[in-house]
Amino acid sequence: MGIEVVVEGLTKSFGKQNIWQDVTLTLPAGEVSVMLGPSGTGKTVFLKSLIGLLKPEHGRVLINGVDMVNGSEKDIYETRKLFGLMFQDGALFGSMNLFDNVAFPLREHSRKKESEIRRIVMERMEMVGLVGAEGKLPGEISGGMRKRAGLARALVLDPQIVLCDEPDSGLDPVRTAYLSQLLIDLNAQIDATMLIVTHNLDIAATVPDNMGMLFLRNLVTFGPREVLLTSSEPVIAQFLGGRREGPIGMSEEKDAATLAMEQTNSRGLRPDGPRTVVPQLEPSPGMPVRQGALRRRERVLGMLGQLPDAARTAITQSYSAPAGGVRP
Ligand SMILES: Nc1ncnc2c1ncn2[C@@H]1O[C@H](COP(=O)(O)OP(=O)(O)OP(=O)(O)O)[C@@H](O)[C@H]1O
Repeated sequence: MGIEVVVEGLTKSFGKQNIWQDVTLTLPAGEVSVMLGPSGTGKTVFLKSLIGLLKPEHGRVLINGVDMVNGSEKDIYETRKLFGLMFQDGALFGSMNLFDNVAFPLREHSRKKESEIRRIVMERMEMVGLVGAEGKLPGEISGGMRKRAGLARALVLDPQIVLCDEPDSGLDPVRTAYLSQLLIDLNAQIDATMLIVTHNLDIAATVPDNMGMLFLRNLVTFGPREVLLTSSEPVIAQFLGGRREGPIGMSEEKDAATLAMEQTNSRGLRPDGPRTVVPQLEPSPGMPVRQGALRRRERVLGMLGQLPDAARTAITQSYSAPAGGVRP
């Protein structure tokens, strides 16, 4: 089962540039979470801080009792082995075929025999639908295949926490839909805690159990998917609606005058009614039941009283619907 990741009061700056401050959230064990945010709000910096590659100046990241910010280098190094990382471009070695790329972490970090390495690599290649392509070089395959190879490589060391940085970037909508299903199927199979950074609204709407958003150096919110999907918070509604109107501008924040003019001009034209919450993806037929989804159901039903009305209604409806949601 995946491991809970507890983030407490995390603040990161580069020199005088503060990236975000006082970020506090918990990635529940074995659940899938998504972090949204306009470009440049520090989502990648956040992922790197979770694995201890970047050092925030304040706060803690607790994983199995190890603080990835202030812990000893030895503890951080050991804990990092629990992670599987999938970078935006797959980050494959161009001169190695897919088999060797996927086998790389096993050859570097384990003492397994080649026969065992072969078994694991082929199993992961099958998980991501790449059997038959193992002899190809990264330059000979499509972007979508490269991403899936990156995902296979992220999985070879049996990670308990999987971080995916914009797994959809450069993919067409159909490939993105397949990738969304693949992420849910993987979660069903390995029960790892997953955090996906994305701008993709379809992934945000259909994949995660939980969602958060970074904006203007703060975590706007983090919680069950229904909280964000029904939120009337202007920045969240604008982002999830993919609209120009709202506080997010081309270079992150609009000035007050532009915002006021926009609100006057658009008054009455674009009512912000409650948005519909589409059902979350379920594992494909034949896949195991997602244990994270079962745990999430208990967790979220236990916190209903603390949630806004719209989210509470959406959660109650999704768990009482005969199809979709998690079957009891
Ligand atoms: N090592 C570094 N040194 C200095 N500044 C950095 C470093 N890494 C990132 N930054 C800065 O931190 C900010 C956030 O970058 P980051 O890549 O995390 O954004 P992001 O939200 O992932 O963006 P995008 O969605 O466009 O990928 C940027 O202004 C970037 O220039």
